[in-house]
Amino acid sequence: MTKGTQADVNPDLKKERLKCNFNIQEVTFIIDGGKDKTLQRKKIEDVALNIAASIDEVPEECLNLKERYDNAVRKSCVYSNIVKNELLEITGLEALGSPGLRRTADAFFKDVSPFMLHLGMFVPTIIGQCTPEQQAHWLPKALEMQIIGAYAQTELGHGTFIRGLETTATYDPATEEFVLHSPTLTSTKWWAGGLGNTANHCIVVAQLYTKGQCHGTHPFIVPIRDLDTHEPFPGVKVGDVGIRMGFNTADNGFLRFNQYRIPRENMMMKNAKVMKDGTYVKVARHEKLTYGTMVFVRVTLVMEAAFNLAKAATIAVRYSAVRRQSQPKPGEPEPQILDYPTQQHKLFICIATAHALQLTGLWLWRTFEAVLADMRKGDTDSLPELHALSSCLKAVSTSDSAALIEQCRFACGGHGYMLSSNLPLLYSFVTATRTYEGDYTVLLLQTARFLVKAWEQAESGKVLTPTVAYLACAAAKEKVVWSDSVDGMIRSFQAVAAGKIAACAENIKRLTKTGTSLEDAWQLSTVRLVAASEAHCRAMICQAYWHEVTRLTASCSASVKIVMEQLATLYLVYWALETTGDLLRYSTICESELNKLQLKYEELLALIRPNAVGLVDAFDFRDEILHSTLGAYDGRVYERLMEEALKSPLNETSVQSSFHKYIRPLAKGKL
Ligand SMILES: CCCCCCCCCCCCCCCC(=O)SCCNC(=O)CCNC(=O)[C@H](O)C(C)(C)COP(=O)(O)OP(=O)(O)OC[C@H]1O[C@@H](n2cnc3c(N)ncnc32)[C@H](O)[C@@H]1OP(=O)(O)O
Ligand SMILES: Cc1cc2nc3c(=O)[nH]c(=O)nc-3n(C[C@H](O)[C@H](O)[C@H](O)COP(=O)(O)OP(=O)(O)OC[C@H]3O[C@@H](n4cnc5c(N)ncnc54)[C@H](O)[C@@H]3O)c2cc1C
Repeated sequence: MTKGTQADVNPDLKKERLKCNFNIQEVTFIIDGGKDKTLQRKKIEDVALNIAASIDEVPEECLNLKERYDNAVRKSCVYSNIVKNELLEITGLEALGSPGLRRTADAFFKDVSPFMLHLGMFVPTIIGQCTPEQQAHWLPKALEMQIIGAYAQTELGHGTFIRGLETTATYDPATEEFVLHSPTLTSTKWWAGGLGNTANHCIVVAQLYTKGQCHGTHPFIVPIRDLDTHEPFPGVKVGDVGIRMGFNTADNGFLRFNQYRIPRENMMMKNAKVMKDGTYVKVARHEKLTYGTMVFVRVTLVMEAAFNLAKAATIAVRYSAVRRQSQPKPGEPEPQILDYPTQQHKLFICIATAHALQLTGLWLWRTFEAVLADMRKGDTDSLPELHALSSCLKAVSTSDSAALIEQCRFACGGHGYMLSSNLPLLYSFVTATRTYEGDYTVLLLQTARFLVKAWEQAESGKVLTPTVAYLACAAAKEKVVWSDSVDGMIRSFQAVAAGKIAACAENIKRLTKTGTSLEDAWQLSTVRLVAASEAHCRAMICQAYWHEVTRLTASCSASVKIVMEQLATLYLVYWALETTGDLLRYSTICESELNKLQLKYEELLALIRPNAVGLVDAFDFRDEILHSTLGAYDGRVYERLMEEALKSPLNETSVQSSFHKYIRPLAKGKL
């Protein structure tokens, strides 16, 4: 963070920091995943942020679309040089997934870099879908930025339903080439980040045809522009998809092929091959391994959700400590808005959710690494569970994060609506995460498939995988005895999830027994399946969050343990109060216990209040990364709002030309 001198800091924020009763650094270490990770992140930040190239003289949002894109490319190039020449030196390839790299990227780009998908998906797909020989060919070029790539899967007509993609890749054994073609308007590739004007290569997911037979979708590396002139190759039509709600510097593009040829070697052949004569050979043991990049990105998006929510919470909590409004007690000074319990209710759940998602995200990452290690040995048994886990966690984390970032904006009143607060841009960026890499509903339904099967296994007494093991106890179908202890609450959330899953399974069974097809019975149950999947995910987050807090604070100072446990308990109680209808249905909770729970929630808000600023300081965001007039470390909110306002092009002259052109003639009746 940019601390400046203490004298510059807003007096209310100074007092808040004196009130903080725990060691902030210890919490930072927990959030980063360990002291070594924090030190590495800080090292990366020091290297990357000590250059002026990240600073815009004119605020990004005051530039027109083309200027913004050009500026984003300029900064992307400077940033890529730093990544390539300095950051990869610090951490090696691991840097690509490091929080330091992710954070420093935000210092350069208020919106999104047109290179984001190059590092975010193009490089990971090369690592995940290429043979070692192909990796040796493509990876150094990509890391050296000699080529820039995008990931084009979605089409104008299909995003969710990958099997319905229409782009074809037909093998021609005579020339040992694939012929890429876009047979219809709806087969146009659409949305790929970096594709419109920036990328010269693209991973294209297309229906593979060889020897007259379709083998389903496969990924190909496709050169689309000349490396020197950057002109699209003949047979390639590429451009920008038009203005979007956010991501306007991300260069999302469209792409069409007209009988466009690429060498056979450009098919990514780790999981399936086409031999020179056109014979198709399946290498992978699991049908869905070509979907691997999506699983990887979904896993990373959980921590991405935590990261963005932590930024919003930092902005809103610091602002709420500086902002004073109203006079609840006559004659007394106006309170800091952070003293209003309603404001605490809006904001402390944001801090707690950022912790919950970050710690669950780190746990998911470790699970992902373990499954990957198994798969390297040829064992794909745990892939379905990972898919179910990453699908629902991606859905719920991105959805919660977007909703709570919007709540942070509401919590900042009118000033939260200023682009200079950075909350609107943050929201427009994060709300897209609910859609991309698998839509919310669609992913929850993927998890639901796994849950219904697990329920059937539980009923028949089979051994269950770890994340659904709780279903075995619930198969007895009795209401769980409510207790407001942490374990008791987690047990109740699990009972809710189990009850909902059981109801779905029963509904499907009932419908099929009366002659409805399985497919229709499934569709008729999808509203409840989504709810069951969400309940399962919530129970899992609660369990993982609490487990990680207990584990990670075991060697911490007592005060850190206390504040971390208060936040985790707040998260559980918040969700119990949000889902009282479900608890009444599936546990023995009664009205007096609900009243007790409400009191407990309000007590927790009061207990967390003195540490609120300390808790957001522990997220350790430098001002360059927050980009916020309301959230800077020093709390000079009003000064910064004024400084930013004065940078508006509308303040360059005291009278605009439109006055002379239109307003004056209108007033004089001469228009
Ligand atoms: C500084 C730089 C760094 C910055 C770092 C920032 C963060 C990083 C930024 C990235 C920024 C991204 C920007 C957006 C990039 C896109 O959006 S790329 C496009 C992503 N597109 C999607 O996600 C599409 C979503 N759709 C799907 O995934 C699939 O179509 C669906 C919905 C899973 C259905 O697939 P399907 O083949 O029809 O399969 P379906 O018949 O439903 O199921 C068959 C079986 O396969 C299983 N299955 C399905 N999928 C899988 C899977 N993936 N694995 C295993 N099993 C699976 C099912 O569970 C099912 O099993 P059973 O129940 O039969 O046992
Ligand atoms: C900012 C952004 C960046 C993106 N970047 C990329 C990229 O780099 N590369 C790329 O390939 N793609 C990219 N995408 C595309 C993205 O992956 C898709 O938009 C996403 O997967 C959703 O697919 P869709 O747009 O076809 O939505 P649809 O599938 O058409 O969804 C529309 C609605 O229908 C519902 N629906 C669809 N199917 C079902 C079903 N089976 N059951 C119930 N409901 C259903 C959905 O829940 C949703 O409410 C990007 C998208 C955005 C917004």
